[in-house]
Amino acid sequence: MATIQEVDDRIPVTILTGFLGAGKTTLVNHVLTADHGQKIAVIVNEYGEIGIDNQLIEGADEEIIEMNNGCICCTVRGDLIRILTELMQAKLGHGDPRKGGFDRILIETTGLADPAPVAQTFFVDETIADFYRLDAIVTVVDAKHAGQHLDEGHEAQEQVAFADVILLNKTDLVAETDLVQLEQRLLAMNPAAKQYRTQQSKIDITHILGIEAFDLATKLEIDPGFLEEEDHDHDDDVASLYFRETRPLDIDKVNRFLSDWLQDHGTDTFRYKGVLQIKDVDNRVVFQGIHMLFSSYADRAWKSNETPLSEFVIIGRNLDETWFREQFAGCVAS
Ligand SMILES: Nc1nc2c(ncn2[C@@H]2O[C@H](COP(=O)(O)OP(=O)(O)OP(=O)(O)O)[C@@H](O)[C@H]2O)c(=O)[nH]1
Repeated sequence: MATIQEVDDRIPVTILTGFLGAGKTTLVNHVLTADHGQKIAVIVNEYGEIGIDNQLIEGADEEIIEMNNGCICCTVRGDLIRILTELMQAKLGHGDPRKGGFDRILIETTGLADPAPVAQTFFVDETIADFYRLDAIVTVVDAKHAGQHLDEGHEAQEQVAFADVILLNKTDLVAETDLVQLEQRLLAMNPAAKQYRTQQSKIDITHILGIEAFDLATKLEIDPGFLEEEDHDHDDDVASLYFRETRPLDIDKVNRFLSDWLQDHGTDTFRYKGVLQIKDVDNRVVFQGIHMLFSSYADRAWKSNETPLSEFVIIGRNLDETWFREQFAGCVAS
């Protein structure tokens, strides 16, 4: 007798992970601007007290929800459940109707997040599990810096181990032989994940959304304790600093003091980024860096409802806060 398979009409969720600066926000922007006709609610969790990513996401109509007061995989899991519940209620017509028009959810985790506890949320919380289906964990890997990140920290390793899809990004920065070696290393760490090479996180979105790739049994093989609540550690040495300045800055001074710092501390300085107000520049200036590589560009004009100012976040080990505050204050344009 033929069996009739039930249609799973739960809302699909994609968890987007990858180490600091790998290209997650670039991928979110690619997904939100691609022509696919789907309505995607994006939940963005950033490490550090202030989020810069929400300012860098170009989504027009989509619902973008920020979670900045901690790491999604530990302290703010309660927040994630609350946000998912609110979205569910909106979708069911019991909440804010402006928030209910989505077909799927994309969660961008911090670069330091372990994806396992985030994925766990979709299995251990009954209400969430009844309404949402974890579609896939997509991990973006920075081809230029992955070697160091995988050698040094368990977060980067977990992100690869738990991936259903790996985007080997920034292939423009690495020689072919190094790429092949890295692909072999990733394959050995996670033979089940599909790997794609990308630049600027550009991928046909049918390879990452709606792929029904997350398989609980496989994840339990990797981590038998996957469904159990457990504490996990982060690298306690990693910290973040946040700077804010309302007076216009001199971009040359910013470049100079950061270059000075990076000469000796590039390896330990994982990520820095900000939106800056630069003297004599009408547009806001986006500043982005990963270890020794950084660049800035004039972005869109400030909106009429925005007060021009500079916000800058830096994440790394052994950051000298006093020195940074002095240097940053010294960048005010004369
Ligand atoms: N050369 C090169 N740069 C890239 C590529 N993809 C992204 N970038 C740049 O890398 C930087 C970091 O990209 P993001 O998308 O912000 O990375 P992220 O993973 O969201 O970073 P965090 O949220 O801070 O962890 C940006 O300056 C991007 O423009 C690529 O394929 N090649």
